[in-house]
Formats: sequence, structure tokens, C-alpha cells
Amino acid sequence: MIDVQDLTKQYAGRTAVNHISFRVEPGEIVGFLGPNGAGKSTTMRILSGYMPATSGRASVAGFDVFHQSIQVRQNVGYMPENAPLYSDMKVKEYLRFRAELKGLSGLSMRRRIGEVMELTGVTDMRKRLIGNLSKGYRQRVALADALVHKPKLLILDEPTNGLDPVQIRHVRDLLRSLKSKHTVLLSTHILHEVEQSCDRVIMINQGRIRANDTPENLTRQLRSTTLLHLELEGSGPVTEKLAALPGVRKATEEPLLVHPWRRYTLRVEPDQDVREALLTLATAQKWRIREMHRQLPTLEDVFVEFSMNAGTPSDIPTHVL
Ligand SMILES: Nc1ncnc2c1ncn2[C@@H]1O[C@H](COP(=O)(O)OP(=O)(O)OP(=O)(O)O)[C@@H](O)[C@H]1O
Repeated sequence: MIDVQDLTKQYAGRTAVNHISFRVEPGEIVGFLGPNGAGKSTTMRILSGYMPATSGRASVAGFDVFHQSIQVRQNVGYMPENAPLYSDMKVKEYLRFRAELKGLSGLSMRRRIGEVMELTGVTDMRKRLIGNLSKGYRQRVALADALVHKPKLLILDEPTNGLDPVQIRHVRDLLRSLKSKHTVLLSTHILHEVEQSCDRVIMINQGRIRANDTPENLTRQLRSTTLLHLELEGSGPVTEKLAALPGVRKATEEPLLVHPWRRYTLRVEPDQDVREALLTLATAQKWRIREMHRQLPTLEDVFVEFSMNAGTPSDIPTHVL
């Protein structure tokens, strides 16, 4: 659905996107992540046919973004960051205006506007002036605009920016519901969202792609230990025996919980799962276990690692870390 090859964009000598290549397959929801200034919006603008690149090639739904930008726009629903909306128009009036610009008309247009207003939860706001809407509702209107012509590909630049947690959840559910009908390229700083919604993650920093994999593989790759937390009741040298399990780097006993239960934390080698061996040991030792849970590195840990390794830490604004 998206094929990017060796794409570069320079602004007045400053390289915003630096020889990037990637693909997005039909039906995928791909998270496009990176710290502020990484080059996400620039890439998304180019892919939507709104800005030319300096060099390289990109195609969307089989159309070249440079030479066939009209066909590209027909196939792409683009929601820019801080989408500009006409504040003196009413919601339905604005969507109608946008739908007409995108070539819709008549009954099918009216039906479709009704559908996208329902989908994005703005039906009750249809007669309100956009200028009087909250940020969350304006974001929804921008999303309705992006969806109105049933594009094959949605390019959403920080669609959850400025939304409250309930609205964020709504957008997440919406993304999931769109999955069967649209391919989605999504930029966001809410990594929890990406872990929950995206099939794949492309991480970009300083205009270069640093990672391109599933959220699971990225977190697995992180050179870090997995933590296994236990609440256990047993006698003898428990900590030593736990530490001796193959794959365990270190075992620590934390302060007594409520007698006779104790809490232990095992630092486990990446890619090792010691839970079965642990249960076998516990049975042999007649220990009792009332809780066991693994704490895996999150996508946020991966993001920080890639962001920090790629550039000088001072390049990276603290609010995204
Ligand atoms: N119109 C422009 N003129 C000059 N430089 C620009 C322009 N737009 C972006 N840049 C620069 O290009 C680089 C990439 O910007 P871009 O907006 O693509 O990053 P981003 O990853 O989307 O960041 P954010 O998360 O803050 O939106 C930044 O250094 C930015 O300052």
C-alpha cells in the first residue's frame, strides 16, 4: 500500500528525512514513532501528496506521489497534525464542503457524511460551529474529514494529540474498527496506544529509520532483563535456589510482606522463560506460590533506547521521553 524508497527531504539545506525506505502492506496498522523533529510529519505530508520530496521514490496504492498526486489524494485520508479546520463553519456544513472537494455528491455523499459523523461521534455536534468545539471534538471532525471519501489508506498525524483518556480510548476503538477496511499509518507519542493498536512500528530519529518491526519483536530485542515477581512461602535458602535456576541472573528477596509470605524478584535473561522450571522447583521444595508475574520491557523502553542511542540525548525533548 505504501512503498518508500530512498526518500530524502531537505528544507533550506537542513535534512529532515534522510534516505528512508519502508513498506506498508494492505490492511496493516503501522505506528510511525520518533521524538519531536524526527521527520514524521514531513514523511506523512510527502506520502499524502501535499509536499514534494527532494529525492527518492514513494508510491501509495500503486500511484506515484510525485507524478500522480491527484490519484494519491483520492486514495489517502490525511489527518495533519493540528488539522486546520474552518472555524466559522458548522460541522456538517464543513464535512459536506470537504466531501464535495473530494468528488462526492448527492445521496451517497449525504449518507457517507452521516456514517462518518456516527463513526467519529460528532453527530450531536453537527450543527455547532467548529470554532466553538473542544479540541477533542475538532480532532474528531478532522478524522471524519479524513474518512469521508472511504480512502484505502489513512495517514494520521498525532490523532490523539490533546485528547483526554476517554477520547483516546475512543480513537483506539475506532482504529480497530477501521482495520478491516483501511490501511493506517499513524504517528503518536502515546506508546501504550501503539502497543495496543499497531501491527508494526517504524521508529525514525533525525530523519533516519532506526527500527521497523512488530511491537513484540522490538520489546524482545531490547537488551534488558525480564523481571519475574513472585510471592512465595518456603523455608531454606530460597533466594540461592532461585538464583541457581538456569536463565536467572539474579534473585533478590524483598522485605517481608505478611508472614509467612515473601516477595522475590528474579532478573531473567532476555528470551528465557523460567516459569516452568520455577514451578518444578517449588513443588520439589514444597514451597507455595501465590503470585507470579512477568514484567516485560515496554515499547516506551524501546523508544527511549532507540532515541537515546541515535542522537545526543540533548537533541531529544524531555517531554517525549
Ligand atoms: N517547513 C519547514 N521548513 C524548515 N524546516 C522544517 C519545516 N518543517 C519541518 N522542518 C524541520 O524538519 C525536521 C523534521 O520535522 P517534522 O515536523 O517532520 O518532525 P516530526 O517528527 O513530525 O516532529 P513532531 O513530533 O514535533 O511533529 C525538524 O528539524 C523541523 O524543524
